[in-house]
Parts: sequence; structure tokens; C-alpha cells
Amino acid sequence: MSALLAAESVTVRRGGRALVEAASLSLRAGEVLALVGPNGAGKSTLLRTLAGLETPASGTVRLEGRPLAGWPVPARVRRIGYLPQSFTPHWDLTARALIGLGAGRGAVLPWGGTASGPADAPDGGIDALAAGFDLADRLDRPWSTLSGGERGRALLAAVLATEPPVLLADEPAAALDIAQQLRLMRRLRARADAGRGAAIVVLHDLNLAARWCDRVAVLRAGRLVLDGESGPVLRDPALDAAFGVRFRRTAEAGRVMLWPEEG
Ligand SMILES: Nc1ncnc2c1ncn2[C@@H]1O[C@H](COP(=O)(O)OP(=O)(O)OP(=O)(O)O)[C@@H](O)[C@H]1O
Repeated sequence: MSALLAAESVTVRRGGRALVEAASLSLRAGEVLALVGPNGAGKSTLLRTLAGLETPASGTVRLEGRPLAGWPVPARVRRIGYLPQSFTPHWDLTARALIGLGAGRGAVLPWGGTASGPADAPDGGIDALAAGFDLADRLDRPWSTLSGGERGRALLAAVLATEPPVLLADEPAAALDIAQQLRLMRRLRARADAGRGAAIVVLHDLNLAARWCDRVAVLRAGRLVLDGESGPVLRDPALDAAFGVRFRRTAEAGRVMLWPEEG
């Protein structure tokens, strides 16, 4: 099956240094791909490049086979939902206003995309959408009063409001409690399985990747060192070298589970 989104030998340089080097990665319909690697490996840089927010020094990013740079921005942001690692609005927006902006994508989203302005979410509106993220009673609260996990969920609701066929999510599980992590991963899995959207998700929890993701790509010092089906990648000794730890591996319901020990 052809790729929805693909990086072809992409190199990103900043300050005279290659942050991502000759990275090739593709995402196909129905996939949830975990992008993992140590701090500073270049995961956010690669994700931002795939979203069209960084311009590579060389290489190409293609969306549905066409170079990203050739897409009109409104069409691109409707197809690619990008969830940043951190986000602070310039104004103390309510969650409702933020989700409305996400639903109206097509003039400026606060994190750099474009939108036509606040709009009602499809299929039942913003209230129904927010209920799915356990935010029903927090919708009219200013951003500054929301907890870290509530902000993460509101942002994800804003990004998913238009059901983008591609989701690029940078550490979406980081601020979530365990129950919310499971809800997040189940949601991404269900979207992919129903053909509603594929996702690349930056994760630090390899056991979430093992349980919920079809594929795992491992970035180390700007280079993709492993990319393949989750089981084989997570069993590969190169994973230990990439993270500089020793993983003890067990099997649980046919899935690998990893227990890191200092190497
Ligand atoms: N604009 C920039 N100029 C110079 N260096 C940068 C710039 N942006 C990021 N870096 C460096 O590039 C490297 C990759 O950063 P990036 O945020 O992509 O890593 P990451 O894998 O997402 O890390 P983490 O797991 O800590 O979030 C880091 O060493 C970072 O300090």
C-alpha cells in the first residue's frame, strides 16, 4: 500500500549541526507507528518536519505522494493533525475556544498551522467532542486553570476535531494518568483500525508502543537505527544500544514487555 506520509532521506540542520540525518520513514493507512529514542535524538525535529513546520536541508516529505511544499496550507493542515510536545496560548483561551479553533482549521492556529477561525465541531459539536475526552465540565474554564493532563486532552481534542487522516503526536501520553493513557492509545488504535486516520506517536513508554502500535521506529543521534514491526524491533539488541540500557524482556499475551536496567 502506498504511503500516506513519507520522509525520503530527510536531513534537518540547525546551528551547523544535523539534528536529523538521512531519515526515511513512511506511514501507511491503518497504521499507528511509535517514534521512540533517547532525549535529544531528534524525534520532535523529525515530527515537525513531517508536519511541514521545519524545512529539511535535503530530502523530501511527501503527503499522498506529493511533496509537502506543493500542498496549499489549508489543505495540508486538514490532512495532517499536529500535536506539539508543549503549547502555551498567547491568550488565556477557554478549552471550548481552542477546540473551536481546531475544528475550524483552514487561518492561523496558535501553534503555527492555519484555520478559518472558531467553528463548531462536526457530529454533535464541541460539547460531544469534549465529552469523549472527559472534558465536558471543563470546557468553559480558561487554559490557565486546567491541569497538565486536561490541557493535553483539550489540545488532542482540538487536533482531532476534524478527524485528520494523519495524526502526528509528540509525546501525547506524557502528562496523562494511566487510565487516560489507555484511553488515548485505544482511541488512536480505533481510528486507525476503522480507516479514519493513521498516526505517528512519539512515546517514551516502550510498553505502550508494544501493546498498541503496529510499528516502531527508533531514532538515535538523528539517525533512524531501527524501523519495523513492533515485536521484532523491541526484541532487537540494537534497541538496548540505542537507549544505553539493558532491557530484560518478558512475554505477556504474546507481546514483548521491556524492563530496563542500567547498562
Ligand atoms: N533550533 C535548534 N538549534 C540548535 N539545536 C537544536 C534546535 N532545536 C533542537 N535542537 C537540538 O536538536 C536535538 C534534537 O532535539 P529534539 O527536540 O528533536 O529531540 P527529541 O528526540 O524530541 O528529544 P526529547 O525526548 O528530549 O523531547 C537536541 O539536541 C536539541 O537540543
